[in-house]
Amino acid sequence: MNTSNNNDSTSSNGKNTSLSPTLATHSDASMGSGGASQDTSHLGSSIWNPSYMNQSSQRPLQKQQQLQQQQNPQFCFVNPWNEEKVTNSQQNLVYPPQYDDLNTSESLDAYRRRKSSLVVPPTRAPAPNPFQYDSYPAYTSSNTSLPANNGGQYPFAYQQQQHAYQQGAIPPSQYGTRFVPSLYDRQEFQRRQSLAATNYSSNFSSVNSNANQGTSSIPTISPYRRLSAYPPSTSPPLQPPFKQLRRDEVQAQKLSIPQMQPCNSKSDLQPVLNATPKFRRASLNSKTISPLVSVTKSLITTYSLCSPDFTYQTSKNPKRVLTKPSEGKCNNGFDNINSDYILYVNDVLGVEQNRKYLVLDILGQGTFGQVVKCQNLLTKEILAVKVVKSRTEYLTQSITEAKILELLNQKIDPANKHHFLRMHDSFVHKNHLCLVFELLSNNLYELLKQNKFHGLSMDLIRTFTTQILDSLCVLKESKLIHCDLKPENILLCAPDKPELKIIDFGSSCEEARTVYTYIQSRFYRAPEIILGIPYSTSIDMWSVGCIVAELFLGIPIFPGASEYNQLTRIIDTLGYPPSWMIDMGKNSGKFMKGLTPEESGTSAQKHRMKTIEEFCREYNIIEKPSKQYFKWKKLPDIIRNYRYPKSIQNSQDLIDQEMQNRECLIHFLGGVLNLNPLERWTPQQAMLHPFITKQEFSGEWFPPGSSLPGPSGKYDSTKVQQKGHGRMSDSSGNASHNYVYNSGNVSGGADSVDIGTISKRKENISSSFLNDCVVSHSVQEGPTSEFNKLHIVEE
Ligand SMILES: Nc1ncnc2c1ncn2[C@@H]1O[C@H](COP(=O)(O)OP(=O)(O)OP(=O)(O)O)[C@@H](O)[C@H]1O
Repeated sequence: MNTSNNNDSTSSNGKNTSLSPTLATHSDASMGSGGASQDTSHLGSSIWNPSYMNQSSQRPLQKQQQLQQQQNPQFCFVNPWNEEKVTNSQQNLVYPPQYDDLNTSESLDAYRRRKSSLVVPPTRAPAPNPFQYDSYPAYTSSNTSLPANNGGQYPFAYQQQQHAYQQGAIPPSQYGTRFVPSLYDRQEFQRRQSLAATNYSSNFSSVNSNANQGTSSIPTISPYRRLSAYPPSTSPPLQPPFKQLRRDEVQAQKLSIPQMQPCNSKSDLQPVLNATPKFRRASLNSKTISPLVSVTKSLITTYSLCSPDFTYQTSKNPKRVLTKPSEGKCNNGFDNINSDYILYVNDVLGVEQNRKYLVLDILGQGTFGQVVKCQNLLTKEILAVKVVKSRTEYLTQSITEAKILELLNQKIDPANKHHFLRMHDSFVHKNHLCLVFELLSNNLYELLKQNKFHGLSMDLIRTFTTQILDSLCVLKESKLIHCDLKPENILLCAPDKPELKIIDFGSSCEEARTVYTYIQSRFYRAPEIILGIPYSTSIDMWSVGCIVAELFLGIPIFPGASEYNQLTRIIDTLGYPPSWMIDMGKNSGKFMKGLTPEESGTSAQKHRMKTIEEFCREYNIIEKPSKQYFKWKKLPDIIRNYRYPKSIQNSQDLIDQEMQNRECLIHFLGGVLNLNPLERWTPQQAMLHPFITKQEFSGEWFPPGSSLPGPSGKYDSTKVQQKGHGRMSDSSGNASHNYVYNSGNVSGGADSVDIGTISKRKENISSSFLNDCVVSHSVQEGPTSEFNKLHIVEE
């Protein structure tokens, strides 16, 4: 490359220390004038022009050198790089002979000497002149092949022309400047041009050596190898005039060295950009390309030109595997050990013409299978395809998901107004049910993660909650229970819009067919499910309460490590469920025990949670002590004391506004996170709460048609303790109280949360929820022997 030449010129030119190196290291820019003091001790030894400078350049030094050459035909010069004296008999011709300006009185040898000016040092091959061949006739099918007996000689037509010239039939002026005969296809030639360039000069070495032996005939060129960008079998018959060099051959031949110019003024230091730079590489489209392009985006072409045996087919590329583990263990090797289809980028799912989907990337992985981003090969639409595991239990459950989505999309919400995922298609691929959905963006968990688990603004929480409640209103009216609401199953429609959709109806059921007993992801699991009592659509409202609290806090409000731990956290934060729930619950005895009259005393409470020691001893398990993520235990305290967003920390008005909003949120969450499912607000009721409607919140609010008191009364016990600097009006708006909260640098609230643990919850949920789903779904679909085998109790 030119760079190495530059290095050569600077490092080995010990004598000419005043020579400045060339400025350009890339062939796209010809070199600027290097600063130099001219050493005139011998001809041509001082300063060298870069070989790729335009030969017709009017640089005075070059002119002077040419003049000196003509005056002194027996010139010799010292190569400034190796300090060897080289006579003209040893030098290589640099460019193909240009006989157009041959003087009639001048011998060919003298002409050649004159043309091989001192501007190029000996033994160094020059760059080819890509523009020398511009006027070749167009390639025609009649001139594509060389004579079979050509033996590496020039084509016959050229030999004829050469012979005629040697016989004197053609005057030198008409001999033509074109070295490559018209027989050659211009495109093919240019494609090979730069690679052939060094060889070109190599061929001219023999030209020169012939000349030096006293012959003035145009030498023959040595046989050349066929170059091809095509597989050998499909390679066109046209053969290039030059042999392609192997790397060792290239290295053996010294390339031309950029040369120096005296630097007389500052302006000489400016690089001279050559609009049509030499040293370009060949490409397949009859153009030349820069070295950078040739080794980056045109690498395949470059390889093809370098090696005739090189073939490249996209289809043979190693494909990026998207599924883990990726070893084929089931389903004839198509599935891994978990019965997940092993997906690769560029796989095609489906076989029917308009139902072929090109796999682009993985979007998510869940209990039921993988969700991949795909492109419909016919419509070019980008979609999400859920590839369900090939096991029967997942298949049957996913058929239910498809049916519910179909019902929602076509009957319940045909206008697509209520934030339900749209399903476009479904088909089976290699024993896997594939559900084709509209492509959505991030889920809410990812959004919180992007926000460093700091929670969202009140307005955004309100916007999201309104949409979720709207969906739940429709579901409740349709008597459908989602059964797996969580941030992971609520997706943004687009990354830049606060519009969302609810996905994953794989656990959904009709309210009248609540046969599953073990449902919902643990953090969002309603107390009635944990205790094991009949449930209804209100379990989704519990999940909504957990999600809204999480959107505010950034982390789950009840991040239970086990079901025992989940219930402990709920009770610690919200109090005990009513006695009837505990009495009725099939699982109550697992986690709770009745109080003796002495223990209960005067209190109405009849039960208590088993201590962790009691629980572990009884079930012979190890239960880790509950990790506390919040400094405060009660819901109102957690919300009130959560740190302020930075944007409001310096404004008391904004802090007051924030605290009012928080009180409203606490009241809202109290109604939605009511432990008693019979009192828990319905989505229709919750939609009317001031937190959603943005009406002024007075501190008391009853859902219309409900005589039940609002939840706020339960939490009035909060004793105000001055700790931070915040002040706000209380929820009744009468008195002014100081509330406990943390300023930015005070520890507590979610600041003290071990984010690492929480952020891993997705994986934890997935693995444990696997058991949940398998167990619960077996009941609905009619127990299969496989399901019964998989009946695993989670905790
Ligand atoms: N339409 C979609 N567009 C973009 N991403 C999606 C889409 N559907 C699902 N995903 C991504 O794939 C993940 C898993 O999807 P889904 O919840 O439907 O699978 P699952 O197997 O039912 O999971 P789970 O374990 O929750 O039951 C989602 O959390 C989401 O990130």
